[in-house]
Parts: sequence; C-alpha cells; structure tokens
Amino acid sequence: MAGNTFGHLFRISTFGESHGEAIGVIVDGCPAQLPIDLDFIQSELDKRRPGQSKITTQRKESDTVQILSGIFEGKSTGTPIALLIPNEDHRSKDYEHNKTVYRPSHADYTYDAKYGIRDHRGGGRSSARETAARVAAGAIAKLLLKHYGINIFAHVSAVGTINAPNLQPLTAEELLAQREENIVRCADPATAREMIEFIDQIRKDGDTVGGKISCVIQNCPPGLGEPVFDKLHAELGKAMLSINAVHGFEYGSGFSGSEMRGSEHNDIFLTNGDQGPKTLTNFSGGIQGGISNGMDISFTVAFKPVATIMHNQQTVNAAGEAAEIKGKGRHDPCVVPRAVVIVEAMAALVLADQLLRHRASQL
Ligand SMILES: Cc1cc2nc3c(=O)[nH]c(=O)nc-3n(C[C@H](O)[C@H](O)[C@H](O)COP(=O)(O)O)c2cc1C
Ligand SMILES: C=C(O[C@@H]1CC(C(=O)O)=C[C@@H](OP(=O)(O)O)[C@H]1O)C(=O)O
Repeated sequence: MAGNTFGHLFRISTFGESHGEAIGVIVDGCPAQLPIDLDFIQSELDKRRPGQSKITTQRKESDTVQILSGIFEGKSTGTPIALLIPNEDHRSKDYEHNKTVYRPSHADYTYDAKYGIRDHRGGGRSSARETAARVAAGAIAKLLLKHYGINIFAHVSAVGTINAPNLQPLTAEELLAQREENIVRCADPATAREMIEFIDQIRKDGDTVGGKISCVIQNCPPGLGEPVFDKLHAELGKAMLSINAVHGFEYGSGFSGSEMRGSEHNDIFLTNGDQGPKTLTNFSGGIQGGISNGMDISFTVAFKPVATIMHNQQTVNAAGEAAEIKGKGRHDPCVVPRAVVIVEAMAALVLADQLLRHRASQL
C-alpha cells in the first residue's frame, strides 16, 4: 500500500504494529558494495529505544535488529535489505478501555473512520513504534551519505517554552558529543538540565509537553533536489511531517523571514576559489529554488504535546455516545529526546534519495 512506502530511488517500506510480533523495513535501491556496519545501525536504534531514561516511556524494548537479506560479507549486495525488530514488551491489557473509546488527539477515531477495523493494542500501526523501522533504514542512508562526506546533526532546541541558545560556532562533532552527555539530547548542557527537570515535573503531573528539534546537514554538495514538485525543502517537509506528533516544519529563516525586508534577508554571494560560491548569511537554509546551494541545510521541526495524559477527559465511544477516558500504561511525557534520531533518519532518507536522483541529472 502506497501509504507505507517512502522515497523514489532510495525507497523504504515499513511494516508492523506496536503490539504485533515485530516491526520492520525493506530498503530498496541502496547501491551495492556499501559497507554496512551493524553496530552503527544498532547504536542508532539505541538512541530511539523506549525505556532509555526516566523522561521517556518505560516500555522495555531492546530493539535488537536482525538482518534478513541484502547484506553479504558486511556489504550491501544491491538487492532489497530487510531488517526486523521483534516486539518484546507489549502490555496490551493497558489498551482494553481503548477498544471502543477514542483517545482525544490520538489516531483511534480516524483509523476507524478510514478502515472500519483497528488494532487497538498500543495504537497498532499509529504508534510511534513504527519509527524504529525508519531509524534502522535511516542508519543505512546515513552510511551512504557518509561515503560522500555528508553529515547530519540534530538536537532538542526547545521543550515547551525553554529554548536552547544558538550554538552555531560549534562543529557537528562537538555538538554531538555534548548532546549525548544528557538524557534530553540538547547540545547546551545548562538548558538540558532545565529541560530534564521540567519534563520530570510534567511526568509527575501525568501530563505531556511539546518541543522542537533543530537539524543541520553539513557538506551537502550543490545541486540536490528537484526543481518543481520534489523540491528539497518540500521533500524534507513531507518527511518531517510524516513523523508522529509533528505539527510544524520550517527551514532557513522560516516563519521569522516573513517579518524581514529583502535587503536584510538576501544571502549575499562571496567568491570561494574553485569551490563554488559561498553566501555571507544563510537565511535560505542551504536551499534555493528547491535545490541545495552547498551551504549548511538547516531546519526545525515542532512536536505537539502527545495525546495520552493520566487525567480524566471527556470523549466519545465508537457508538457515538459520551464517555470518559484516562490514559493508562507507559507513555512519553515529551517525545523530543527520542525523536532526535528519527528526524536525522528521515533527513538521511531524503538526502540519500536525492543524491541518487541527482546522478541522473547531467551527462
Ligand atoms: C518518539 C515518539 C514517541 C511517542 N510516544 C507517544 C506516547 O507515549 N503516547 C502517545 O499518546 N503518543 C505518543 N506519540 C505520538 C503518537 O504516536 C501520535 O500522536 C499519534 O500517532 C497520532 O498522530 P498525530 O499526533 O501525528 O496526529 C509519540 C510520538 C513520537 C514521535
Ligand atoms: C513502544 C514505543 O513507544 C510507544 C509509542 C506510543 C504511541 O502512541 O505512539 C505509545 C506507547 O506505547 P505502548 O503503550 O504500547 O508502550 C509508547 O511506549 C516505541 O517508540 O518503541
């Protein structure tokens, strides 16, 4: 079904439900002979894994990835790569009440409206558990991008109204080291401490809070992206908005650009030897006309406070009658700490696809 696939030349299809046997992904179009480091794929999954700290859902999954096909003697063979992640810790009794009663702002009602049948256990296919499959596939895309020297780095830039300062002078390596020092995955240590304390309080209140993730793609060559519909920022926007609970996407100057004058906003070109021009500022976010210009690609993704809260709420049931519901089970009070690697994975999948498409654009 088309709704479960993503990408054109570097393509993925994911499958599985949160409380089924397993989730997984088939990656099609990965060029042959790419060295595939299984430990790297696993380390990416470990960053998304539920149960990783006190500020995430307490469901305990090892998210151990199994490779079923497409890799031989440590390299891709050019055939479909199938990856499987068994589910180990589902607790479906927490969802009994959810069989007929709709959780406000989750996907229970809309799945019923669309299909007339729904695996209510853990939200089934609508659960963010599906994003483990994307992270596994994204790790392969990252390995392809690494081969071309392209790096992707994301971190938590806001939780509620707590915002991280601009960390621009730091290199991606420095930011990554600082991000991995704390459980919220914000690269600024002082802000990280404040965010962790706040999420912990929200958790104790049985509530949830939203946040933002900012991402930068470095060393992307100019020329990636298609000129009309599949513009690079349109592809990134679609990829980000396809992640559960994402409500906003902006690149470069984003919404704040609408408050500026052209004389402030234009990115002045500078000579740069035989490297192709650079720009003095980067309000374009590294993309002009839907095509990368060689500067850093930067964007921010906004996540809502997720639906399941431990409070009594008014709702309706499948028969259309008034009902009450209170969240049960193990949930994320704030999803951004685990979503950092999902954002990076989706960005990597877009870039890998555009890289392959770019190779068909000139003689
Ligand atoms: C990493 C991650 C973890 C999530 N964890 C939860 C959760 O524990 N409880 C919940 O109600 N929603 C959670 N969500 C959000 C739901 O999956 C999402 O809200 C649901 O599929 C409805 O889709 P929508 O919010 O995009 O409309 C999570 C999302 C992400 C990205
Ligand atoms: C299992 C994961 O997160 C889940 C995402 C999720 C949701 O509604 O999206 C709800 C919870 O599901 P459950 O009650 O089945 O544990 C989270 O734990 C995961 O990310 O791997």
